[in-house]
Amino acid sequence: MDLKAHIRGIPDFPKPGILFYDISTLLRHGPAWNEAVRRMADIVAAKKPDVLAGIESRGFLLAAPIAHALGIGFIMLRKPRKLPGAVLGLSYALEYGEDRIEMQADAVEKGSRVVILDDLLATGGTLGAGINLLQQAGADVVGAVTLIELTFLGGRSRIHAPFESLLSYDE
Ligand SMILES: O=P(O)(O)OC[C@H]1O[C@H](OP(=O)(O)OP(=O)(O)O)[C@H](O)[C@@H]1O
Ligand SMILES: Nc1ncnc2[nH]cnc12
Repeated sequence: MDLKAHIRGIPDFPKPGILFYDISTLLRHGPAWNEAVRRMADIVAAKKPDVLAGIESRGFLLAAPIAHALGIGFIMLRKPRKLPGAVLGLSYALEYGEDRIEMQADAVEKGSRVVILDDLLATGGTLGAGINLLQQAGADVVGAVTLIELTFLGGRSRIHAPFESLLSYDE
C-alpha cells in the first residue's frame, strides 16, 4: 500500500511558509492506519524493547497501538503541566515555535530498553528532547521511530539513538 497517498500537504499551516504534512487522512482510513502501525511495529519489535514511549499528541496515535500490538507497556511524554506527581522536563525549539515536553520521573526502570515513537521528525527538537529526557530518567533508548521524516530539515543530527522512519520527504 502507498501510505504517502493517504497523507496530504497543507500549505501555510500553522504559519506562512510551512507545508504541513497532515496524517488525519491516513488515520481516518482504517486499512492505511493499520498498515502504518503494522510496518512500524515490525521495525520496533526488532529492537526488542521492554517498553515504548510516545509523544503527545499525534505520536500517541501510532505509539499506543504499536505497544498494544506488541503486548508491552506505554509511557506518555506530554506537553507541560499535564502529568501528576514528580516530572522531568525539557524545553526545545520547533519548526514553528517553542515547546516543552515532560515525563513522570518514575516512569522507567533504570536500564530498561525503550523505543520512542512520534508521527513526524522535522527539526528533531521534539524527538531529541524526548530521548534526552528518557536517558535522564535512566532508560537505555535503543531506538527512535517515526512515520514521517522531513529530510530537508536535517533533524536526524539531533537524534542520538538509532533512528528509522517509514516515509521520507525531501521538500
Ligand atoms: O521535529 P520537530 O521540529 O520537533 O517537529 C516534530 C513535532 O511537531 C509535531 O508536534 P506538535 O508540537 O505540532 O504537536 P501535536 O502532535 O500535538 O500536533 C509532530 O507531531 C512532532 O512531535
Ligand atoms: N511540516 C510539518 N507537518 C506536520 N507536522 C509537523 N511538525 C513539525 N513540522 C511539521
